[in-house]
Amino acid sequence: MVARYGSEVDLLDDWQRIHRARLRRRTDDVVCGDLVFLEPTQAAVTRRAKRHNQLSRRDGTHRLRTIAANIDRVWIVIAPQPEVPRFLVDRFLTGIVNLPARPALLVNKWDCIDPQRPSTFDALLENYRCLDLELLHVSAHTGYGLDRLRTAARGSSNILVGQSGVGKSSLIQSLLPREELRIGELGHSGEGRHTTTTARWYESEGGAWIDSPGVRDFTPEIGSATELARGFSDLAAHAGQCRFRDCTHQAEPGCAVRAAVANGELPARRLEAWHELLQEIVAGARVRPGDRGTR
Ligand SMILES: Nc1nc2c(ncn2[C@@H]2O[C@H](COP(=O)(O)OP(=O)(O)OP(=O)(O)O)[C@@H](O)[C@H]2O)c(=O)[nH]1
Ligand SMILES: [Zn+2]
Repeated sequence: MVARYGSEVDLLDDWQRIHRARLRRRTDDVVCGDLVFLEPTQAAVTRRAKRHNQLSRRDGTHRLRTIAANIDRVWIVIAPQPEVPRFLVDRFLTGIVNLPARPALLVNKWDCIDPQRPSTFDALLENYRCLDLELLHVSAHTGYGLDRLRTAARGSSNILVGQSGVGKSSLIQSLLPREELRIGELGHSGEGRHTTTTARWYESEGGAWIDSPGVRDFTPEIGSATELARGFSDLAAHAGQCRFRDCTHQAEPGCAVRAAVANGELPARRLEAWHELLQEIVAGARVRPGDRGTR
């Protein structure tokens, strides 16, 4: 399934042709990336195949919305403008590793970055240096890094996620010049305009690309500190040495995670992000007793 427009969908067949079809009530939960069965005479979707994963987010009214399904790789797109919201990358990473899918960081608008001048943007990237995370610098405008991106993405289904205005649609447009995507201008203060309103699947010889609507925030669908720890392998690497097995790395004595922050082995921002997400899990009363630790 390529894209959804209310109760109608665009489907891609094995010959790369697009068909418009209707959803029946039983198939109302179909999203971009789903494999579906079609009743051709009525152009109706009768059933969808089982998914291997799905990426969901809470909307403004806290309802869970599934953005896309059957994703191998999630590229978190960031750019010097618009400014990256605090902990957005940490939030995405935690959600992605729990899908599970492979996360990667894609820094777009490389043409706007002066490598000679250290910036707050470099400081942000420093926070993720301890993670075994693929990081690519690209420019949709100049084409810089796009060959490396194509190679890294080959043979898999790839979704671009991130704020509005970071250039997700522009990147797919540059990767697939024959497609026609809508690109939005940035507002006066550098904010995006939410030009993409529904996820869309673009098939190419080298793999598939999914463009997704820009988000302001992202709340990962996690219910335990064990799942949280999956998104914080850098922090979890130290947690084994904490004195208490269920250490939450706040005020406990003998906390190896805080010690790692103090001696510069772990960025303080990562521990702050951990605390914010742990707080949200606790507030949602979704942590089982004895499941607060990182191990
Ligand atoms: N300088 C520069 N600008 C870029 C680059 N890529 C995208 N832009 C600009 O950034 C703005 C937003 O681009 P879009 O591709 O619409 O961003 P998006 O992330 O798809 O936004 P939404 O669809 O709203 O989520 C446009 O003005 C683009 O021209 C780049 O590599 N360099
Ligand atoms: Zn600790």
